Amino acid sequence: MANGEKITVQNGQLNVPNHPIIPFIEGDGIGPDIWAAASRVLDAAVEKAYKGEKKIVWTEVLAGEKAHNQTGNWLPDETLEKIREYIIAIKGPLTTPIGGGFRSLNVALRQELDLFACVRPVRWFQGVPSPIKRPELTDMVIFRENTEDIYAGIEYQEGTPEVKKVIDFLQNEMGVSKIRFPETSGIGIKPISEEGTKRLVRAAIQYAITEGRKNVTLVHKGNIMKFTEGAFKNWGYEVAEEEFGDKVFTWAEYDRIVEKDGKDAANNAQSEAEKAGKIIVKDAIADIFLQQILTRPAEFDVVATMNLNGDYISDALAAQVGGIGIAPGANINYESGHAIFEATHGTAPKYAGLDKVNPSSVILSGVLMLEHLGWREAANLVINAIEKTIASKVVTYDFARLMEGATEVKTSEFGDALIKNME
Ligand SMILES: NC(=O)C1=CN([C@@H]2O[C@H](COP(=O)(O)OP(=O)(O)OC[C@H]3O[C@@H](n4cnc5c(N)ncnc54)[C@H](OP(=O)(O)O)[C@@H]3O)[C@@H](O)[C@H]2O)C=CC1
Ligand SMILES: O=C(O)CCC(=O)C(=O)O
Ligand SMILES: [Mg+2]
Repeated sequence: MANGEKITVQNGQLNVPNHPIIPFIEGDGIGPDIWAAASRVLDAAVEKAYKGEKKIVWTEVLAGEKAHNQTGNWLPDETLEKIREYIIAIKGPLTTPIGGGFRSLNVALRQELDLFACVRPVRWFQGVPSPIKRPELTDMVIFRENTEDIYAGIEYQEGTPEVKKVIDFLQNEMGVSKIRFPETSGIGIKPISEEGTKRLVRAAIQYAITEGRKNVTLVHKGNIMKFTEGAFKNWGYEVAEEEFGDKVFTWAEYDRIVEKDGKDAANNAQSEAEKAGKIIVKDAIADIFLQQILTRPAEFDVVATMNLNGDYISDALAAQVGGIGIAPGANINYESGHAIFEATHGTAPKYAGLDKVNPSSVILSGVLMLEHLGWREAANLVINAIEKTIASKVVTYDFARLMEGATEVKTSEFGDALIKNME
């Protein structure tokens, strides 16, 4: 690759050269609009921070419609090989058909590269319109398990010989009598494993310790799905206690103290742990959690959950801080070092090619990438520029429609404003 060098990993540590080659996927729908703005902003920040000493050497890799049009393949092997080789990549959103057609390319990338943690920080920027009264109290980081759950794609369609075989097996060999309409049911399978849970929860607790966060909440529906979501909760507490020892205090421990010495003793133990700066590892059932993040957001810090819960929680929390236009993310394998950075939102097809939508989600995903590379100076320049630009009420349509006195600008103009406001 012209003038660029490879990022490498040694003993779990990234070695980042001054001119790293970073593959990008432009994405479908609004992808080309937001990527054009984002790449200009990220390049400008790196240039300003390092005065030419460091520079990203972007290399395009294909996926989605562009790949299909050019190669006949939605996700060419070459794309996966290049991301494997260059370690770090960034992508725009990719379309997934509903109710049939090919399976999600976004999910396929995460599974193929075993990017087990989908990390989505949710914070509010001063001036961003929000439907809640105190949006500044929402400051959470979601760790969503990225390789298991119903996203494994083990599904059998109603009326097929395959689903008949599965239902026959369940009824005849497993004694299942509760499939309400067996003749017309589709069946989906939800695998949740000990290894998958523990590596995700381990990463979440490690993050909480490194970043000085106060608590980690395991979100599950374990009362109903006992051996999948309930097991996630139990394994989560196990990894916390077995691997993080006195750095954490868990609600499993709290319950043991209640049983032995009563509730006052357990409350005392928890407040002593808090005073000592230990991470409180607690859990919440998913339905009430969705209410509590709205009513008591300050009580939650790092959130560790399974794939589907994490998908829902990501968009719900994004709404609290201004919406999906400003919701970044990273898909990371903390063991191999591989990572793909991407916005939380999708391809928003009705806005494709209009130069209209908010590029902040992919720009902030780029900020996460710069931080991951250790290029904090450039990351901070982008964050400061976003704060300054929003404070001056120069925003895209999504914020303008909710703000008094805003100047609505196009995607590309918002990118220009960020570059102008970098200091
Ligand atoms: N990681 C990925 O690549 C993802 C891909 N997808 C895929 O994207 C496609 C479309 O999904 P859909 O459910 O419509 O969800 P989208 O996230 O694409 O869009 C839903 C709505 O969110 C708002 N929105 C999204 N992006 C922006 C932005 N950058 N700036 C401002 N507003 C934004 C718009 O709201 P409004 O109409 O109110 O203006 C838009 O209509 C599907 O094929 C889906 O599978 C979905 C999620 C993630
Ligand atoms: O892959 C898709 O189409 C949707 C994925 C998604 O919604 C997400 O990762 O948040
Ligand atoms: Mg989603």
